[in-house]
Amino acid sequence: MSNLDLSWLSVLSFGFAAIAGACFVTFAQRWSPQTGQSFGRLLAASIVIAFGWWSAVLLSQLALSSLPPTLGELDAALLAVPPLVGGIMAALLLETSRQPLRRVLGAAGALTAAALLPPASIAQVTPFGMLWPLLLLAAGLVFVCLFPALMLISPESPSAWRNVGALLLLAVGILLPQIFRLAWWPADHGTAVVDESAWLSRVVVLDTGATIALFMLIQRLLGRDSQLRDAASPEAELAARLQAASVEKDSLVHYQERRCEHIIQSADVGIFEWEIRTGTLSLGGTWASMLDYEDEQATQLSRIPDPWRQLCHPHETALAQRLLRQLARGQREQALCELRLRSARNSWHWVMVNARVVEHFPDGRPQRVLGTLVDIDRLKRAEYALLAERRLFASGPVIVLTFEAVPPHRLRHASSNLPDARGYPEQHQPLGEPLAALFHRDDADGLAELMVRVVDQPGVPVQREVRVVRADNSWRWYVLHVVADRPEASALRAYLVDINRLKEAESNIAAHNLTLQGMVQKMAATQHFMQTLQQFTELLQVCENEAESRQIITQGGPQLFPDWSGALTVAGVSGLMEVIASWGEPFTSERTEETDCWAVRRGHLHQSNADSSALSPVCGHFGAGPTLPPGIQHAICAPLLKSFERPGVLHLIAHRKMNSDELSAITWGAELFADALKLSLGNLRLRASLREQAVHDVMTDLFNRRYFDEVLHREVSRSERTGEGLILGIIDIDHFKSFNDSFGHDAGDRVLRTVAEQLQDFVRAYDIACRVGGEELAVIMPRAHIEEGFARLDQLRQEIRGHRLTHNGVRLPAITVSIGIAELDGNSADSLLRRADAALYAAKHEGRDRVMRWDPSMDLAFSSALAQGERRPTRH
Ligand SMILES: Nc1nc2c(ncn2[C@@H]2O[C@H](COP(=O)(O)OP(=O)(O)OP(=O)(O)O)[C@@H](O)[C@H]2O)c(=O)[nH]1
Repeated sequence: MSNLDLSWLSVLSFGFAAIAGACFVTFAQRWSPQTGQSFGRLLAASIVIAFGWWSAVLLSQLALSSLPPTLGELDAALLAVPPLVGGIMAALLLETSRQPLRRVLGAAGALTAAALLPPASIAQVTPFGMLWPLLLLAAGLVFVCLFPALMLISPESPSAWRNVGALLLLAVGILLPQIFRLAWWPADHGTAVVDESAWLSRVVVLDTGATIALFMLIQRLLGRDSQLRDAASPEAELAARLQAASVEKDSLVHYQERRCEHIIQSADVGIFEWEIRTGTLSLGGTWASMLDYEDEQATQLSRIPDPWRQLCHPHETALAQRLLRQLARGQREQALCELRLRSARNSWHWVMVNARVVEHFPDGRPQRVLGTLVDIDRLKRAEYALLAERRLFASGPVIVLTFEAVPPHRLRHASSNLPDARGYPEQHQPLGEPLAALFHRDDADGLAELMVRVVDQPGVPVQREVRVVRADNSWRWYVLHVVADRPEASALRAYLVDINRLKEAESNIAAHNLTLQGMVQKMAATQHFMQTLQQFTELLQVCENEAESRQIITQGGPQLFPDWSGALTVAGVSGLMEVIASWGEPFTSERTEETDCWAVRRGHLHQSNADSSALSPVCGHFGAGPTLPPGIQHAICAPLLKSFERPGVLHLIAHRKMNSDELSAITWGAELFADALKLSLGNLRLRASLREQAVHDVMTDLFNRRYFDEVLHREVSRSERTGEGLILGIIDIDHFKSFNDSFGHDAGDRVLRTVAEQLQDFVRAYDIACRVGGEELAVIMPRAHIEEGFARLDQLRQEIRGHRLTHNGVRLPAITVSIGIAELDGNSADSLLRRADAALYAAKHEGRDRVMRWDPSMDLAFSSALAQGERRPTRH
């Protein structure tokens, strides 16, 4: 129903109402002449009836119209109130006042109210105007009822029967048009305007129909109803055509609606229609089945105030509401978005919403929005799956490549993780570049041969390890898998699988293996060194003398230190360090000062190198310079200090530059070898010292009596074996007791040591001087004859006699000795000794201070002396 129709109906309603009121009044007046005493009153009543009727109809119609709101609902209500109140007051004034002037004023007020009400009613139409038009409609009905009420309460009213008659007449006037409308008025007139307010439309139609029916009833009463019912009349024909056109239009609309519905159903599209003014949202199409809602659930959802908030995923609710708000404010004509809606199974379903403003108010503001909901759930999930796969590839260890099958195998496509693998920005894809440009030069060389194999064997992947060069010229290891999908393919497909960590692990394992091997070799070398050292140590332990140990050291050094030259220096009697053994290249002087060696000074191993610093100075025995002699790279000095009375040093030098491991192994070995040498040399010296102590007389440092006995027998045997001569002389200090007695025991000792020294100086290299008793000395003179021996011993006697001693400031008397001498002449050692004793006895007996040579005559006297105890058997 258009506004134009409503306007005409409104005018007609007003006119009909006015005429009906006038007829009613005329009829009532004719029926009961006493009723209408005042023409003005009757006129006012007619106007009031007409006004109420008209306003009710008009406001109903306006409530259903699409006029946009111009004022707020409260303002509109206030605008509507004054004319209503004015009308009511005017009517009351008419009824209550009998003065003509007041009635005229009341009539004027009623007319003014009637004139003011239409614009006020129009103004109050708002998007929420369903309530106020209803109120105004009720107000209009009050006006309709006002007249009978006035009739009842007026003191001038007719009898009750007349009033009842008037009410019945009014009721008939209202009911008849309804009956007429049901029989004649187009049934669907106005019902299609707004479905949800159809009951109101019916009221409008009812009222409008009632107006028209009343008009027609009046026309009939006036005898003019045949004009309306005449079908052959031009108006009737026009009405019939209009009716046909309306039916055809309705049919077309119905067809279009069915068509649209079919399209929507077959396209699986949900639709919604949003009445912006009222906020009404109508959902249709397949949206419910799309979201698995039952019809009943769908209907319930359609009725809730804000279904978007209920249905939308929380992430997209704000977006949906913002777009709808922008549509409602006219900030955009169309909105397109993807969002998730809650399905009946409480899962989320992706839909694409396309909403467009399809109707505007006359002032251009959006009035109605039509939208579609397209199911994109499967599409969206596929998109997410694809995206996930792309992300997997983008961050994964596999790079996908496609390149031309023919050289130079230019790249056609590469997965997005290639730039990152090469250390380039994301957008740096080397498309169009030869495949070989990706790889290390050494790996790129074999690509041509690889590609030939790939092309020859379609479907068979060929692989090899390659290094992908990065932006900073470093590289990472990958396995390149290349395959031709089909014979004579124009492009080849390849995968690069990152194996860098694997390579690193392999490298680490190889390094560890090398380290392990090194350790094993080191242990083997150490074990070999220890075994060799143990063998040499054992040999050194059993060396009889230093000469033997020197030989062992000279031979063992090169075996223990193959790449090194060495020397063993020991402090000699002079205090200088003397080389006692060496091997390899000589590198130190035969004699050096102890203080030349830093090892001796510091008391522990000292090492210096060709590039020695201040913390490892070069020892002085290498020369005066601050550096090692040319060619020597390393020098090690290991001291032999502890438990070895004389300082000794093991020196090692190397001409080859060695690493720290080798040097630490050598220093460790040098210390061990130095310890072994220290023990060995110490033992040797200890043994020599013990042996010396065993055969020597402590006081005189001559061989002792035990040794004398051994040597005498040995020399006798040797002389017998060789036939060489052997002389034995026994020397006894004369009156030795008197030295003790006169000058003390110390003086006696002094005299004894002096004679022993003179004897030691006297003897030849192969003579053996011994102390055989208290003050008795002996000298064994191998390879000597008796005359020679006699002469030499007599010379000794004279030297002793000529040597004067001073003891404690006292000059001692001259020392004289008596010497008996005998020659071996086939007799035994005991016999030789006895003869020498006999000769000594004879010398004593002859007056002392002389040398006597044995002759057989001496034996008797000696035997006699022994028998008488004059001669003690010191050697027996
Ligand atoms: N001071 C000292 N006296 C010794 C040592 N050994 C022996 N005597 C002493 O040497 C003296 C030897 O005296 P005798 O055997 O009587 O002979 P003598 O006095 O040398 O007289 P003749 O041999 O007859 O000339 C004894 O008094 C011993 O005590 C010794 O090692 N030191």
